[in-house]
Formats: sequence, structure tokens, C-alpha cells
Amino acid sequence: MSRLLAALRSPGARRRASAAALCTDARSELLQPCAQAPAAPRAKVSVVGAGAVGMACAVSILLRGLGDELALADLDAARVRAEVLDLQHGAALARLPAVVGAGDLSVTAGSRLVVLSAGARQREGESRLALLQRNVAVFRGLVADAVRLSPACTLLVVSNPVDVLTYAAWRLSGLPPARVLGSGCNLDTARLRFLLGRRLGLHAESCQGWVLGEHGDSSVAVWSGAQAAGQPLAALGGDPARWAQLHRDVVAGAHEVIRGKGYTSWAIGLSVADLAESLLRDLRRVHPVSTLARGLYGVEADVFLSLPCVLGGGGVADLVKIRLSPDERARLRKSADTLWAVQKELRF
Ligand SMILES: NC(=O)C1=CN([C@@H]2O[C@H](COP(=O)(O)OP(=O)(O)OC[C@H]3O[C@@H](n4cnc5c(N)ncnc54)[C@H](O)[C@@H]3O)[C@@H](O)[C@H]2O)C=CC1
Ligand SMILES: CC(=O)C(=O)O
Repeated sequence: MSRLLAALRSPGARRRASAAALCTDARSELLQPCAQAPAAPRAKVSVVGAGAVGMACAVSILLRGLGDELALADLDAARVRAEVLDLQHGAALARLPAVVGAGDLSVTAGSRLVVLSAGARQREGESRLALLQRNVAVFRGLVADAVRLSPACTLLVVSNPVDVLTYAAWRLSGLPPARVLGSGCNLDTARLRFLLGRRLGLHAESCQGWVLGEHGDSSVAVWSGAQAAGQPLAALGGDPARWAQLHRDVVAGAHEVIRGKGYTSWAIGLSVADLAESLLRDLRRVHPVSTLARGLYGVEADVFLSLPCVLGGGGVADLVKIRLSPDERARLRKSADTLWAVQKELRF
């Protein structure tokens, strides 16, 4: 108590205390309270790791009008405070819900969706898998707490290498596999659709096709099912080698952006908001996201990789059994082997 009194003796504290009293008076003059307690948030979303990617996810989620509270958590408490304030300053301009933040995970309690984007990022020329040891250590310190604070949440992993970290998050969380997914190839697929559209003179939305497997160098473009303007790509003819080049451009795309600006952020932010919408609104849309692939397409180990998944309120509701050509199936298997070779060295 005496410390409180001493603190109130400072002129700054006295000014703040009298401003707060004035606000309380003005509030009671303006509003007649009805509800006993503020309504509990129905769809709280948390983003853990408020760096370039986390903030792109946060802004994309807010601008889609998803969730009724957004929480940001980052080790760097000063930075997260500044990010929260910067967003709050836009509340009147974009009808934003409550945005809160802190330097620890307590602020994420009661979330329906927790996006994990904390950790190190790739350096120029570095593969995603090379990040593994650094980011597994970060996840060891985060995942169990995140789930303890939000036992009903779905975890959406974004940090790289996203597939192996999704496996790590599943193991560390104790959640059923349906409630732990990785953003995986939702981004690679968006890149493919953009490049295909640019080649054909169409908007990306009018081009369909999956990139599956590892989010990274061993990913697989499923040309056998690709379509443009509702037409199977296979029926349009053209040189298959030129389509294959598009997939190489997808794989090179992230490196190209990292060379230019040091990291990628906007497209992954939009991709995560797209996934968040399916999860929070129980839409049952199909997305290629990283999920437990054991028992499918010849994968026998506990490997997480991207397959087309039906996403709803409880996470991954169903897996789509797509027909792959023998070559695509072999490539998917090889992608799983690449991930397993790295993953089997992990110890928990
Ligand atoms: N899956 C995907 O498609 C993509 C994944 N990424 C990955 O996302 C991750 C984040 O990338 P950036 O935002 O560019 O990095 P960044 O360095 O800008 O931000 C990372 C943030 O994580 C925070 N952090 C580190 N340890 C933490 C902990 N224990 N608790 C809370 N916060 C912690 C840091 O303070 C920092 O603010 C990287 O692993 C990157 O490779 C990036 C782009 C696309
Ligand atoms: C960095 C990364 O994983 C991406 O932009 O695809």
C-alpha cells in the first residue's frame, strides 16, 4: 500500500489517476450498464510470434473480420506492446475487435485458434529444414503452455520447417492430430495458381491445382488434377516441361522474395487468414495443409505433410482421397521420406 501511495506522489501518476477518474465519470454519465459481466469472447485468435509473419497473419485475420479478440504474444514485450498500440490506433478505421498483447503467453488464454509463428527465419539461401534445431527448442518452450491456456484450441503452425514443427507441436501438445495442422502447401498452392493464371491470362482464382507434400524443395505439383477456367490442364495440351518449370518457380519463389526483402510475409499472412476463416467459421473448405499422413499414399511413419484437408470448427474434419498418377504418388512418398529422414532424429 505504501508503495502505491509513493507511486501516486509522482506528478505523472497523479495525472494518469485523475484522467482515469474523469473517464470513469464520463462513462457512467454516458452508459447505463446492463450485462453483469462482459461477454466472453466467442472466437479468440492468438498469434504467438509477432514478427514479420505474425503481424502479416494478424492484419490479414483482422481485415477479414475473423474472431472477436486478437491476442499477440512475443518474447519481445516492448515490440508487442508497440504492435498492439499501432493496431489499436486503426480501430476506428477498420472496425477492429479488441486487440491485446503481452510478452508471455498468458494473454492467449481461452483461444479457439492459436497461430504459432515464433522463432528463427531462413537466412538467404538457407533451406527450411536447416532451421529445425533452433525452432524445435522454441516450440519446446511454447506449445505445452499454449495448450494449457487454451485447451479447446486448434494449433496452426507456421514457423519453419513447418511440416516437422507441426509434428513437434502435435507431440508436445498431446492434442489429437485433427487439432494440430501446419500452413504447409496452402501458400505453395496459392503461388502455383498465381503463376498459372499469369501464364494463361486468367485470375489466380480461376486456376485450380494442388501442391502437396513438404512445404519446400520436395513438394509435388499435382498436374493430373489441375484445371484452368474449369478445363483440365491435361486437355489443353502444351509442353509438360513448361508446366514443370512453373512448379520450379513456386519452389524458387520464397527464395526470390527472401533475397529481395530478407523474409516473406504478405502471402503467408493471407494464406493463414484463409485457413483461419475455414476453421473459425466451420466452412468445410478444402485446403492443402500439413496433417498426419500415416497410412495414406504409402506413408508408414508419423510424418506431417500437405494433403487436401476439409477444414471445419474442430480442425481437420476429413482428408480428401485424391487420385494421383503413379509418378505423383512416388514423388509424394519421396517427400515423406525426406521429412522422415530429418524428423526421426528429433528427441522429446
Ligand atoms: N510456413 C510458411 O509458409 C512460412 C513460414 N515462415 C516462418 O515463420 C517464422 C517467423 O518468421 P518471421 O516473422 O519472418 O521472423 P521474425 O524474426 O520477424 O519474427 C519471429 C518472432 O518470434 C519471436 N519469438 C522467438 N522466440 C519466441 C518465443 N519463445 N516466444 C514468443 N515469441 C518468440 C521473436 O521475438 C520474433 O518477434 C520463421 O520460422 C519463418 O521461416 C515464414 C514465411 C512463410
Ligand atoms: C519462407 C517460406 O517458407 C515461404 O515463404 O514459403
